[in-house]
Amino acid sequence: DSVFKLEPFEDNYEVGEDLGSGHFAVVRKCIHRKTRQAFAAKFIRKRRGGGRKGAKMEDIVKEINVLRCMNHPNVISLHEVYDTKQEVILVLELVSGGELFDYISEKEALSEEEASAFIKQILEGLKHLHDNSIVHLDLKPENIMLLDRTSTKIKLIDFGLARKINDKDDVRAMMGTAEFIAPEVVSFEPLSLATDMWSVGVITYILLSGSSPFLGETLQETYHNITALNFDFDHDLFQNTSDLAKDFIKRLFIKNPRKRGSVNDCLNHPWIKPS
Ligand SMILES: Cc1ccc2c(c1)c1c3c(c(C)cc1n2CCCN)C(=O)NC3=O
Repeated sequence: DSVFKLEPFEDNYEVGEDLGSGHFAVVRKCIHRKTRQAFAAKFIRKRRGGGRKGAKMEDIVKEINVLRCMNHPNVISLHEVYDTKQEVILVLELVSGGELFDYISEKEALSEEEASAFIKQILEGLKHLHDNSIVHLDLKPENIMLLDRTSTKIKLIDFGLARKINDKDDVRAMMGTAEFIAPEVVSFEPLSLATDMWSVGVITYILLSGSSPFLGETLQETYHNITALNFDFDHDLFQNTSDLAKDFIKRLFIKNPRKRGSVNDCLNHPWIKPS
């Protein structure tokens, strides 16, 4: 099929409200004129000439290729792509339930059942990525969105940093959001699928306690806490948390990526209920 559509985006879509913006991209709600179906359009600015603003075409194509091989209920789907002079437009499935981040903030901490049910869905979406040798590299509550206000179904979004992991060229890159990144990212060592599993540990810790395990006063302090594995299960925050939940987290906060729990280990952990 035609890789990128070249006709003007606005011929086929009405552009609506801003939903958010990222590095070189802005996400807007849009409505397909003929079907009236709503989507999220991610407008990615292209790097022009030798400038620094804008995303490199090879990175945009990487994101598209990652999204194209995704087909899972817990992973956002890519509908179509438009290529214009200034930007590439990804027409993505729209989710309207807001970020998991906001859901937690409103509720402070969740019950273990609720937290386990969210983590199970994140693991199922992540298993789909990892089975395709794709690492997300930016897992955090802002990139986990609820399907709609009523359900607690979630979808992983934003694959701007996602990478295909093939053994030959090791992927090293300083990226992601400080409090969620693994020690190997801080110390610029090879990344792997295990890098996402560390972030699952951080998200689980936050869902259960409402606080971030490695966050320091400064970026340097956060990085130090991560590489020194400087975390604890503060009594006040974790007094009602089961040992099983703490064991689940402890198996992910392991410095050596090869010793860290995999997505399958986590899905088989007794804290995650079988369906
Ligand atoms: C209703 C709503 C509100 C904000 C949204 C989205 C949807 C949204 C979406 C997507 C992305 C990449 C970012 C998005 N954002 C930006 C904030 C995400 N952290 C997306 O792929 N589908 C969305 O619905």
